[in-house]
This record gives sequence, structure tokens and C-alpha cells, in this order.
Amino acid sequence: MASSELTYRGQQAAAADGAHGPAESKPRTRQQLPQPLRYVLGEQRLVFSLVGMALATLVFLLLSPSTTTTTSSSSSVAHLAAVGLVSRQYQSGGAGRMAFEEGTGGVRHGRVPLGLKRKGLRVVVTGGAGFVGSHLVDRLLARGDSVIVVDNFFTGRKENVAHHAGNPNFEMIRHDVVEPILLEVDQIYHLACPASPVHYKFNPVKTIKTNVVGTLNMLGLAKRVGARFLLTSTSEVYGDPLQHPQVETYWGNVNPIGVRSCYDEGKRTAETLTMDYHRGANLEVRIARIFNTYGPRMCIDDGRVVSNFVAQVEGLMKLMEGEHVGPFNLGNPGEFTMLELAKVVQDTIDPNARIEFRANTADDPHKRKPDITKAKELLGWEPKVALRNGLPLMVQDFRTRIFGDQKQQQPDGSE
Ligand SMILES: O=c1ccn([C@@H]2O[C@H](COP(=O)(O)OP(=O)(O)O[C@H]3OC[C@@H](O)[C@H](O)[C@H]3O)[C@@H](O)[C@H]2O)c(=O)[nH]1
Repeated sequence: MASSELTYRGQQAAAADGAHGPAESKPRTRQQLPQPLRYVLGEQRLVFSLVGMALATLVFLLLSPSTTTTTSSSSSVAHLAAVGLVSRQYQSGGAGRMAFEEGTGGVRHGRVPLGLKRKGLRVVVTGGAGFVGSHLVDRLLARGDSVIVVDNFFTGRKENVAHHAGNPNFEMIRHDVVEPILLEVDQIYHLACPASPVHYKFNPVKTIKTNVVGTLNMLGLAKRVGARFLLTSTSEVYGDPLQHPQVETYWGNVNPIGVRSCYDEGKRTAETLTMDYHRGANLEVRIARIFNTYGPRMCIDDGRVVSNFVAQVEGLMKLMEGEHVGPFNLGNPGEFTMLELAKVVQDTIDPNARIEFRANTADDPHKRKPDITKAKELLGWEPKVALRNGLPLMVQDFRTRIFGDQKQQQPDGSE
């Protein structure tokens, strides 16, 4: 049967003209090769080397163990770009912004290819003078990013970020997010909102306005500058849950007209807006549902049930840098009753502390427990600090702030 004209016939040709078998064959010069093969080998060397580099990169991406199952094409493209194999214009990342910085190869959002230094990002943290936000600012600056804190100091304190004064990578803007603001940045962590019922009930209309208009302004900024946007939502979106523990697919049981609705429904609307920008404007977004937290810099009159030390900041950063939109529950599934908590306080802080039993405030959830399977599996995150070990750090922080104890605390709560 005649073989295809396109099949390389060099070997057969050689055999046909009595050329030596493989063992004795004399080395053939390039001139003896068929013309098409000579052209490809000679003229197309550059193409071959680029194709080879692209194939090597793809093999690297597919075989590297840390590749998540849902690595988006953008991070694969970013890796190809980082090694110069894909044009900048092909990059996704919002309004034409690049997923990597010119010349540095540093990938802004995804994992950094081997051997390339991560370029510092420009990050906005709204509510960055608050409890969770100020710890996040510490970690971002320590990582080499430039951070702009946008905060109206409704519940936040300058003292929470004062230790960064003089750092050229740190800026503080007193601004209420219900008014638009224009900043050229790469990432936006949106935490601006009073989190304690004591504070958000003080001015419920302002609370829901911050959650709705404030989030709208920050989403608009993210879309305008091509930044990745992370919303710190809350376990309150589950209301007084009828499902226990709560998984992220649970829609919740929320009172739309109660005294907590300004926060519960405000955060639910913030999540809705976030997903609408994601679906409608292809904005890179991330949603974290934070369960009650405690630790140094917590408002002394906060009043929330403490359950999860401030280690959630790691979860927020893993979520921002990862490829999964969420929402993700970030909290401590370790359950305890209020009485057990009171006993931990007596054991670790003050054995003479008196335990009082009071009625729940209106609409207070009767129980809440995060299912953090998704965060464990897709973010590789789970809480590290046990309540018994975290409480003393918070108490020492309170003591220093109330009594000005001699032993000054480090920003992260250590001595
Ligand atoms: O209108 C406002 C209200 C509040 N804020 C600021 O936002 C910050 C909120 O910090 P808080 O200490 O009150 O709250 P936390 O840091 O505990 O919770 C924060 O992160 C977790 C999210 O679930 C909460 O919704 C968010 O408030 C404060 O610095 C406050 O001044 C604004 O900038 N604008």
C-alpha cells in the first residue's frame, strides 16, 4: 500500500539506495536531508525554541503539585507571560490591567513562577484601622506590599496602625467609603463597616449605607483600575441558622426588619453586589464570611462572643491570592457554650470573675458553627490558635490599653 506522500521517507529512501543499516550507517550531512526538513531545521530555529519553552512551561504547570484543580486559565497564561511566551495584551485581570508587572515577571495575583521574585503590590485596606484590618495591614507590609488604609475612624483607632508611621510603603487616608475615592491599586480588601452589634446598632442607617454604598464605591474603583476585590462578609449572613453547622451553600434565616438587619442584610447585599460585578463586569472578586474573632486591638466594649483568634488574616490573604471566588467560611468550628467560655475566662484570666446570666439581645443567633471544609480543602486554611491560648493575649492587650502596663505589647500581641 502506497504510504502517504507526507510521511517522512528518509529511512526508507536510505534503505532503498543500499545505505548502511543503523549500526554501520555513516553520519549524514544536512545537505543529504530532504529539502523540507532542511528548511524547517535551518530557518525555523527560533520557532522551535519558543514552542519548546511553551511546552516545557505547560508541562511544569500541569505537573506542579500546588496547581489547584480549578487553576484558572488566567494564572496559566500569567505563567506563560511571566516567561515571555504570551503577549501582555492577552492577560486578563479586569480593565485591561496586566496580571504581571513589566520586566519583573512578578505575577500580581497568581502563584509566582519558580525563581521569579514577587513584586510588591499596591493594596487598599478599607477599615484598616480596625481590629481585623490593622492585623491585615501588618501582614501585607511585612510581605513587602504598599498599603493604603482608608478609614473614617468610626470604630477604628490610629493607635492600631501608628507603628507604621514613617514607613514609606504605608499611607493613611481618613475617608468614609460612602463617598467615592480614586486610587491606582492592584488589590482591595474591603473591611470598612462596624462589626460589633454595640456599634452597628448605634446608627443602623449609616451601617447599611456603608455596607451598600460603600461596597458599591469600592467595587466601582476595582472595576475602574482593574484591581482584585475581597469582601469581608460575615457569619451574620446566616442569621439565626436552621442548618447547623453552616456550609457556604446555606442561604440563611435572616430577619429583614430586625434591629440587626442593618448589618445582616447589609452584608448580604454587599455579597450580592460583589457577585453581580463578578458576573456582569468580569471583576476578580473574593468573598470571606468571617465568624466572630477576638485578639489584640479588639474594641474593649466590643461585646461579641469571642471564638476565633485574629489568625483569620492568613485566611483572607490565602483567599485573595488564590483562584477561588468563594464565599468561604473563616472561623473556628470548635464549639463551646457561653458558660464554658466564662469558665475559660475565669481559668485563664481572673478566677474571681463573676458569671452573670443575661437574656439574649433581640435577633441574636442561638447557635452558630462554621463548616470550614471548603477553606481547608481549597485554601489550605484552618484556625491555629486555641481559645485557651489566644484569650490571654487579648486580655494583656486590654490591660495595656486600660492600665498602660509597663510591659509594652508588640503589635501582634506578643510581649
Ligand atoms: O463607615 C465606616 C464604618 C467603619 N469604618 C472602619 O471600619 C473598621 C471596622 O473595624 P472593627 O474593628 O469595627 O471591625 P472588625 O475589624 O472586627 O471587623 C471587620 O472585619 C471583619 C468583617 O466581617 C467586619 O464586617 C469588619 O467590620 C474600623 O476601623 C472603622 O473605623 C469605616 O471606615 N467606615
